Amino acid sequence: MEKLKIIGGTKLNGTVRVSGAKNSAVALIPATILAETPVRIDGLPKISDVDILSSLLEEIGGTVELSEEGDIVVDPANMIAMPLPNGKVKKLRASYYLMGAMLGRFKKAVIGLPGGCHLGPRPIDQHIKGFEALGAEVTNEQGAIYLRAEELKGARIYLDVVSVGATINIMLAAVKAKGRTIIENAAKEPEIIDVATLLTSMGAKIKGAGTDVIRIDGVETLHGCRHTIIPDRIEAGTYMIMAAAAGSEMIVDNVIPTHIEPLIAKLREMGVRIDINANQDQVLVVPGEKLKAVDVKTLVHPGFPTDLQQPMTALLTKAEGTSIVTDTIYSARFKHVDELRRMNAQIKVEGRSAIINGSVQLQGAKVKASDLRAGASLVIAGLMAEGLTEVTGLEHIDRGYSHLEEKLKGLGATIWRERLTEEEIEQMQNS
Ligand SMILES: CC(=O)N[C@H]1[C@@H](OP(=O)(O)OP(=O)(O)OC[C@H]2O[C@@H](n3ccc(=O)[nH]c3=O)[C@H](O)[C@@H]2O)O[C@H](CO)[C@@H](O)[C@@H]1O
Ligand SMILES: C=C(OP(=O)(O)O)C(=O)O
Repeated sequence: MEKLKIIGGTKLNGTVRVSGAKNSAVALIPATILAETPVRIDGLPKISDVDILSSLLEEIGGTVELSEEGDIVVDPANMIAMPLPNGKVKKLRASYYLMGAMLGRFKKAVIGLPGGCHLGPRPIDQHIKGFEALGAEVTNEQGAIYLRAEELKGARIYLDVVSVGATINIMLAAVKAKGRTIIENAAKEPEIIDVATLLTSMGAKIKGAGTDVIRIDGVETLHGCRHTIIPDRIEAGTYMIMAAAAGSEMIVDNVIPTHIEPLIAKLREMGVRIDINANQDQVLVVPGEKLKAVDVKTLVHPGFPTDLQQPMTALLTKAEGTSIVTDTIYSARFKHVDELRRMNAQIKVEGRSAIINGSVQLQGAKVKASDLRAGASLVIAGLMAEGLTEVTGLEHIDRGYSHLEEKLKGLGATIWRERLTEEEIEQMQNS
C-alpha cells in the first residue's frame, strides 16, 4: 500500500500530454473479443483498469501483448466462453462490457457484477433490458449475471435512462445479431463514437453513434484492424483544473477541445484564460489573479461531465464567493467533501448539491481517496494547500490517471509516492 505526498504552493507550468481515454480503453479492449483475427489498439493509458481487462482477456484464452507505450495487440482466435464470476471483474466498473462482447461472440457469458467507483446506486437494468430485447435470457445467480441466447436478433431498444455503459454494451452485442438494432435515447459521449469507430473498422455496420439514435445492422463476422484511441477528456479536464488551481501558464497537449466545451466555458466564467491552438489539439490555461465563484450542474454529454465534478469542487474552494455544484447523475458523489473539509475547505452538502464558500487557503492534511475522481480532487487540493498533504487510497487514482506523479513533476510539482508503514496500514484497517 502506498500514499502520495504533495507539498503545495509550487506554481505549475509547462506542457502536459494527455493519455488515451480510460472510458474508451475499457470498452475497446473487450470489443476485441468480437473479432476473429488480431486487433491492435494504439495509445492506451497506463492504468490498472487496462491491466486488469487485459489479464481477463488472457483468462478466456486470448493472446495479449501490451507494450509500455500502451499499444495492445489482442489475438482473440482461441478465446472461449469461460465464466468470469467474480474476483478481478469486481475491481472495475467496465468489466460489464465483457457481457455484451461475449454474448455477441459466443451467445453466452457468465460475468460477476461489476465494481467501480461507489457513487450511489449504479444499476445495470438498462444493459439487461437491451440484452433481453436482443433475445438473451438473463439471470442473476449468486452475484454473477448469466446470459444465454439461441440466437441474437436485432430489436428496437429505448433506454429509460441515458446510459453510457448500456449504450456501448448493447452495441457490442448487436453488431453480431441478425438484422437491425435501433438504440433510442442513446448516450452521446465521445467514447461511444470511439467504440463505434473501432467496431466499424472491424467490419460492423453502425450509424448514428454520437447522436441519440444508433442504428446497427448485424454482420456474420468481424475481423482484426488497427485503431488509435481518443485522448482522455476527463484527464485533460483534470489538468486544466490543476492549472487554474495552482498554475502560472500550462499547455495541455493532445486534447479535443470540443469534448471539453462545458469545462472551458465554466473556467472562462471563473476568470481563467483559455486559448485553443489553430490545430485544435492543445489548450493554454492562464489563471486570473482572482477566481470567481460559479454554479455547476452535471448533465449527460454534452453537458458538464460528472467525472469532473469532484475536481471542480476542489478548485471552487479558491473562488471568491459561493458556488453551488449539483450532481444530477449520481446521488452520492460527495465523499471527497469530508476530506476537503479536513483541509480547511468551507463546504456543505445538501441533497445532490455541494455549497462551497471561498476563497479559503487550504491546509495540508492526511486524507483518503474514496474513489477515482475524489482522489483527483484531493491531489488538486494538495497542490493548492499550504504544507504537506498525504493522500491514501491510491488504488482508486491508479484506475484512471496514467503516470500522474511523473506528469505533475514535469510541471514543477513537489509530489512523490511512498510505501505506507506497518503502523499506518494498521491505523487504516482500524478506521
Ligand atoms: C467505465 C465508464 O465508462 N464509466 C463512466 C460511465 O459509467 P456508467 O456507464 O456506469 O454510467 P451510466 O451512464 O450508465 O450511468 C448514468 C446514470 O444512469 C443510471 N443507470 C445506468 C445504467 C442502468 O442500467 N440503469 C441506471 O439507472 C446510473 O445509476 C447513473 O445514475 O458513465 C458515467 C456517466 O458519465 C461516468 O461517470 C463513468 O466514468
Ligand atoms: C466513475 C468513474 O469510473 P468507473 O465508471 O470506471 O467507476 C470515473 O471514471 O470517474
